Amino acid sequence: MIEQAANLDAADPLAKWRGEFLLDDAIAYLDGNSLGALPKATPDRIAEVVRREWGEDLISSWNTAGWINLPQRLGAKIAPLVGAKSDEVIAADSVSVNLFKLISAALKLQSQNGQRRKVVLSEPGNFPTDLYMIEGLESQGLAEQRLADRGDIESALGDDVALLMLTHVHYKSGEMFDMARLTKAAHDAGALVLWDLSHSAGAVPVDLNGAGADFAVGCGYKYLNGGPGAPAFAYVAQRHQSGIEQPLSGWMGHAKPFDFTDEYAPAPGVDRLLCGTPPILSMSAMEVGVDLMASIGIAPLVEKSSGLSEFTRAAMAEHIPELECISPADPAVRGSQLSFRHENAYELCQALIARKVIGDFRAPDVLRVGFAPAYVRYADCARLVSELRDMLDSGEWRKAEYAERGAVT
Ligand SMILES: Cc1ncc(COP(=O)(O)O)c(C=O)c1O
Ligand SMILES: Nc1c(O)cccc1C(=O)C[C@H](N)C(=O)O
Repeated sequence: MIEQAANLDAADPLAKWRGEFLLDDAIAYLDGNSLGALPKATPDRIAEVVRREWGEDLISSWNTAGWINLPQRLGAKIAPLVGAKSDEVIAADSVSVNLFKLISAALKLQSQNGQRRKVVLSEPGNFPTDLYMIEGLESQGLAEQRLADRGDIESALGDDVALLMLTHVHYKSGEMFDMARLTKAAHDAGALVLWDLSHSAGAVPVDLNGAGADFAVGCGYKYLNGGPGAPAFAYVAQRHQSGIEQPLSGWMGHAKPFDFTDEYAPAPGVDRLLCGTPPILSMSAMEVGVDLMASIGIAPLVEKSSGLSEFTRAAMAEHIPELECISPADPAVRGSQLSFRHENAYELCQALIARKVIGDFRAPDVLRVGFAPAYVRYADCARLVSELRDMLDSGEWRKAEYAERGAVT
């Protein structure tokens, strides 16, 4: 296994890109699906934005450094990674806030079309914030939440469903929905569709336009390497852009923010999703990460991601059969991650971290590892397997210190 990993790394066309990240060689970083690694160019770029653009050029940088267009510029760079047109994506706020805006917009669009539908359909066990945002709108009397298990989603698409809202790659299991099939099923039932691409963008094939998707959101701090708390992105299909209304009608989403008028008039296009002033430092950091992913190109990223996860799945099955893999065996329906169930998953995860193999734990019993294709090596995956085997055999994970809870992971 170790030798096979070395051969795969030697033949890997993406191997050189790891050097673009500030990653200690001794670390096997398998958590880029939660927080992406730091691109080497980011600290200098941030220093330049702070020292020169802010420090020297001050307020003129809104124009001279292009700060005012940064949300659109970033959106246009993210668009090819998710199969969208450059004017369909914008960087803004967090995933949670963008979900709120787009669920509301979808419900409003349905009512403008004379529909009384209020149901937002999702699945139980979706990432919590996605469900919490529906609940929040429900408590305002604006939405009605309905949850259906994966296999029942199509039959739950009744004539009261306004919006189907799903996470494309499940954060815990790594299962990937068939976007095109479910989007079509929703449309056939008169519903709109909103996809959460947090665990997809930059790692798996996404074709929003090809699938006919209406809306999408995604995360900037995972595979896009934008840094902790990086802004999220939002997508609105061109055909909906002039018709949607979103409730966070802040001045940056106004057609003419610098006219300072009393009445709100939405900007044309996806710009109307903006609310307040964009966080320029965070967006500048994110631009470095997105540029890096764009330079590598989505096709090689996807290919490497599936190579890494398949190598790891096979090696785990062979060497660690006692950990049950809950991610799909078929790479075509799996995201860039693998999850394993074990009653002591928490302790195993902590013990691995002590050995500089970084994955994460998801309650109640899941050890999760992610494969950020831009910098993960096959050797990192082989190390995960050999360290796990070693600590399971030695019982090292039973040390009391690994059972202490409380850390954010
Ligand atoms: C699927 C999914 N949606 C939403 C979020 C939350 O995004 P944010 O913290 O930007 O609101 C996450 C992770 O944090 C996630 O994994
Ligand atoms: N955003 C996070 C954070 O601030 C702390 C710890 C984890 C996160 C995450 O992003 C979790 C991630 N969405 C997940 O899939 O579990």
